[in-house]
This record gives sequence, C-alpha cells and structure tokens, in this order.
Amino acid sequence: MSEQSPEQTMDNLNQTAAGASDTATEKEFLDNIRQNIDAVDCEIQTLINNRAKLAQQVAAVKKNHTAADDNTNPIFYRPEREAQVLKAVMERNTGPIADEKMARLFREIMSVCLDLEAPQRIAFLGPVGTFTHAAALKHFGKAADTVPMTTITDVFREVEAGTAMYGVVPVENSSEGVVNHTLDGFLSSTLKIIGEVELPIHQNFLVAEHTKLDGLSRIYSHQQSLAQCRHWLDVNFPNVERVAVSSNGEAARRLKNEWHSAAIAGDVAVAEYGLHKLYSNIEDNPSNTTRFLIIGHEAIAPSGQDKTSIVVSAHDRAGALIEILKPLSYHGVSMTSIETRPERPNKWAYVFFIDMNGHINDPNVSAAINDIRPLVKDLRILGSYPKAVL
Ligand SMILES: O=C(O)C(=O)C[C@]1(C(=O)O)C=C[C@@H](O)C=C1
Repeated sequence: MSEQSPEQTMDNLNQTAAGASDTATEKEFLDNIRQNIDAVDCEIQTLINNRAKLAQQVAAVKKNHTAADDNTNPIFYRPEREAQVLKAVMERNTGPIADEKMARLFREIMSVCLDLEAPQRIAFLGPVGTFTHAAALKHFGKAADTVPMTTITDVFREVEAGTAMYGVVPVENSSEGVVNHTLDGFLSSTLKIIGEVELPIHQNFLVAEHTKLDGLSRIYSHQQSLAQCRHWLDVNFPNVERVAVSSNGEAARRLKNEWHSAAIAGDVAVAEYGLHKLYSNIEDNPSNTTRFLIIGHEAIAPSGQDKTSIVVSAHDRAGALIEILKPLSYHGVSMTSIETRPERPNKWAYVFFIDMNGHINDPNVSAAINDIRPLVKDLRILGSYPKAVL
C-alpha cells in the first residue's frame, strides 16, 4: 500500500467496507499501514545510525585537534551547535508533529550521539525527582549520566573538581524570585555559565499504591511548591497538615513508608518513585516557570542567539549603578535582568549580576563591557551562552 493521508485511508476503508461488514477488511488495512510503519522505522533506524557515525567522525576530529593542540581533554559537548540544530529542526518542521515535540525527539537523538562520542557526567541539585533533575534531562537528554548532589555548593564543587563535566542549578523562579545560593556560588568560583534551561513548573498531587486517602493526615513538599499550590490546597485539603521538606524528591520518597501521606512534586518524581498522579497541574499560577543555569569550564562559541552574564562589584558612591548601565544603552545592548547581592565579607557593599542579549564576541557587547570596566572595582564575565531553545 502506498503512503496515504489519514483521510484517504478512511475513504478507502469506508468504500471497501461498504458492502462487506466483516472486520477482515479493517484488519487488512491495519496490517498494511503497520507494514508501512515498519518500513519507515527501518529507514529511521538506518538514518539515526548514519547520524551517529557522523557524530563519531566529529569526535575523531575533536580528539585529533586536541592532541595536536596541547594535552588538555577534548571537549565533545557543544551547546552552541546543539542550539542551532534544535532551532533548525523547529524552523523546517511542517507537522503534524508540533515543533517543540519534534525538537525534543532530536534532543534525545543528539543526546545519544554525544554519549557515543563521550559519556557526559552531569551534576544537579538533587535528589532525583526534583525540578532541577527534570531541567538536567531536558537540557542534556536522557542519555546523559545525571548525578544528584545535596547542595548547590556541592554542584559547583563537583564541576570544579572535574568529577562532573557540567552542573545544573536553579537560578530564578517567575513567582518566587532569585535563588541566592546560586548567585553566591559564582562569587567564590571561577566556573562559567555555559547554558540556560527554562522549565514550566507543573505540580502534581501524588499518592502511593498503599496510601489511605480517607485518612490523609500529611502533605509533603518543598516550601516553594507548597506556596505555589496554596489556594488549591486551601480548597481541596483545607484540614490536612502541610509539611515542608528539603525537596520535592524527598517529599515523594517519604510516601514509600507512610500510609496516610501525599506529596506534591513534578512529573520526574512520578516515575522515579513509582507514584500515582491523583491530580495534575495543581499550581495556582499556570505560567509559573523556573530558569536553571548550566555551569562548566569552557567558553562557548556564538550560536546566533546568545546571552552574556557579568558580575560587577560597584564603587560605594551615589549614582554608581546608573554609571554602570549607561554603556549598555550607549552601545545598544539590551539588559535582560539585574540582581543585587551583598559583596561578602564587606559590609554594605554590593555586587550586581547583569544579563544582556548578545555574545561577548559581538562588537557592541564587548564595547559596552570594556566601557564598564573602568567604572567599577571589579568585573567578571560569567559567560556567553545560547538562549534556551526548548
Ligand atoms: O557537532 C558536533 O560538534 C557534534 O559533536 C555532533 C553533535 C550532534 O549530535 O549533532 C553531538 C554533540 C554536540 O554537543 C553537538 C552536536
């Protein structure tokens, strides 16, 4: 049977089946369509393996180049190239599969290709089943070896020590604001920002197989997640105690040994801890999003749509911040965020974390940064990296 649109298939089926009311015709049609699916699967499989072989060739070039260069380790992960590949997938997509879903399929194919080049060890703020875990999988794909860390400081340390190649840490939530621990991490580390991931935060009400719903006495979750579902909990479980624990993963883990408890956590926790979603999307604000940073050692080449992050230590004088921002506007660089943190150990001194559009190789971005340098006590470029694609 040649390839047909779903409408043509239904027309044919209706015509053929008009006289004969037997299900044999339908079965024949299904068998035929499935043979076509099998044939397409064969082609896809061959093509994916061809792609993987090309990635192996790229790996050989990288190894060769590094060997000729010096004795540092070759860098296989190229975030700027991955961003370009995913953007191209979305731009040329004609459906019926949605652009983002198609890009997610390619995300997984690239993840497997990179794993073939060199397995990647990624440290993330754990435990397993948290939103940071979901962000790590979203960014690197499921072939990456994702390793949970207990604290944000541990993620920084693991990457600094080279035990993990990259790290994933949360940096801001659209309703709860900035994650101070992450920003402070950059003040005592030389690591760079090499990427960002955005994750819409959808919360689920989870129970275990053995949970006694009629005698529910506790609902566990991270304090931020409890806050994000406050209204829903007030309406649905006004009299059940809410218990804040260290993470959503920990909340999910606790259900294993408790019969009268439920947990609030994201999708990754459902599979990781074998739980059931009793209710999904219970967050009060459906557009709630968390942004995560990918940290590593390398400087990243431009992808065409990048961001640059800097941290500056301002002089303690009136108008210092306005002075810092003027070069950005003079050189036409748009600032996407600014955060203030105390510059410890100095009392009443502050540093500013500034994100802007563009790559440090862009002449206007480098000119703006060069003009800021003489105006501040210290300026460090945290990194230029591709804007989140998915
Ligand atoms: O283009 C490269 O540098 C590759 O290694 C290939 C590839 C891919 O599969 O497309 C794999 C890993 C990199 O992170 C980027 C892209």
